Amino acid sequence: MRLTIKPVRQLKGQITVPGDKSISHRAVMLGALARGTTVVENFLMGEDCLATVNCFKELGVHIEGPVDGRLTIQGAGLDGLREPARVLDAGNSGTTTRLMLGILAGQPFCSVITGDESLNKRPMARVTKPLSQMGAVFLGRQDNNLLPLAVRGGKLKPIDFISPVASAQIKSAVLLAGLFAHGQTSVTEPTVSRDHTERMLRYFGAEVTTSGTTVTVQGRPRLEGNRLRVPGDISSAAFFMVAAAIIPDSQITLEGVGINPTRSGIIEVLQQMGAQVRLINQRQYGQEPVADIIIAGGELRSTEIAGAMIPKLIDEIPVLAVAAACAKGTTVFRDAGELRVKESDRIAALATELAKFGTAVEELPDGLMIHGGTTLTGTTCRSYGDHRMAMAMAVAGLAAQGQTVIEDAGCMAVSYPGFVDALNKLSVE
Ligand SMILES: O=C(O)C1=C[C@@H](OP(=O)(O)O)[C@@H](O)[C@H](O)C1
Ligand SMILES: C=C(OP(=O)(O)O)C(=O)O
Repeated sequence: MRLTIKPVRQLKGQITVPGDKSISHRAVMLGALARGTTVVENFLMGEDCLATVNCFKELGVHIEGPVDGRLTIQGAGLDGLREPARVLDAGNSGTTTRLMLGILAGQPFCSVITGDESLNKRPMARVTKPLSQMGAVFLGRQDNNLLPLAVRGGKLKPIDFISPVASAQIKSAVLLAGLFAHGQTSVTEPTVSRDHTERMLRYFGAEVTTSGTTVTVQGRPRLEGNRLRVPGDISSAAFFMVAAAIIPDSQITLEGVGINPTRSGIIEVLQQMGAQVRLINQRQYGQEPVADIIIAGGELRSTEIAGAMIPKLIDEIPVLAVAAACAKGTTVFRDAGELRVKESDRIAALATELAKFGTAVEELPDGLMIHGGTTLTGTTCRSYGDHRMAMAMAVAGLAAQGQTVIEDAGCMAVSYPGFVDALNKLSVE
């Protein structure tokens, strides 16, 4: 699918962004491992989360929906998953794969998991290594680094794992495997990554403690089915936050967005850059904080984004790079080497595509230097099959002079199937 974007005069109005992708994945996983029924509202109907649902159906879990964001899971209990008859298909989803590998590591049976062309190039040794130390056996290319991977699990022992990367997928894979081991499993990260797994484990009744950058889970918990409402995804809200920030005289409200402090770095960064961001109606959905976000544009100025801030906005960097292209001065992103192993090499992809809009960009090994403030020129750009690139380039097109075409934009459905409708609703031509 090719998406054509015309510049807009303003963004105005109010929308609700779809459910959070990270939290939707975890809701299915913990619902499947709990006893009793779990009902999830505002489940993300994106392709990634549907892949997780299908994997659990293959593992014998009875799941109804999602219909209009409502998903009902009849939990199988910690020991109730069944050996799958077919290869599990994680599609484009790194989260599905890495978290599933943690769960499969705990199962006394054999399973095989694979993904699409992009996912089958992404590194998995970061989880198969610690999970092997716990006792799981893997078979896969490049010393168990690449999908497809075969897993023979069961009889896990707890570990204290020190992760070289601040990654919620690594942390979650080890913590989920830790559910199947007797005793305490801990993960220590260099800086804190998103903590949705910890929060949801507690919500389902597990014992999880956090001390600094170390998280510990007590094995063999009694997980009880629960009801939960998934907050709106701040990573989806991000596209409209930046769009409103870069298009003069815009003001929009995004309702019911998750503002978990391990995820909400974009709010702080856009404020630093000069955008007006206000949170109202702060409330809780289960263990997760939520607010309505009001954002208005202004003259944006450059900033530096590095260190412990990076994991708090890792998926928002493509669209923040667009904000940087529209901001006066040079914005630097550092310590973001992880972007090279996402759905595409997002550092290389951003450098190439922003240059097509006329922005001067320097590619760094672990980030980007963006010389912003010149007017963008509409162009034809590629998505690299990466949903976040497609939507970030659409936002750049809104602020550009002339028309922008995004090739291969269908991948937006991975995390935000209704993106174009939401954009049309907010656009004032
Ligand atoms: O745990 C999660 O739900 C996610 C963690 C992040 O990946 P890493 O753990 O690889 O940083 C993020 O990029 C991804 O979109 C979702
Ligand atoms: C990196 C992402 O997802 P995943 O790792 O789950 O494919 C993302 O959504 O930007």
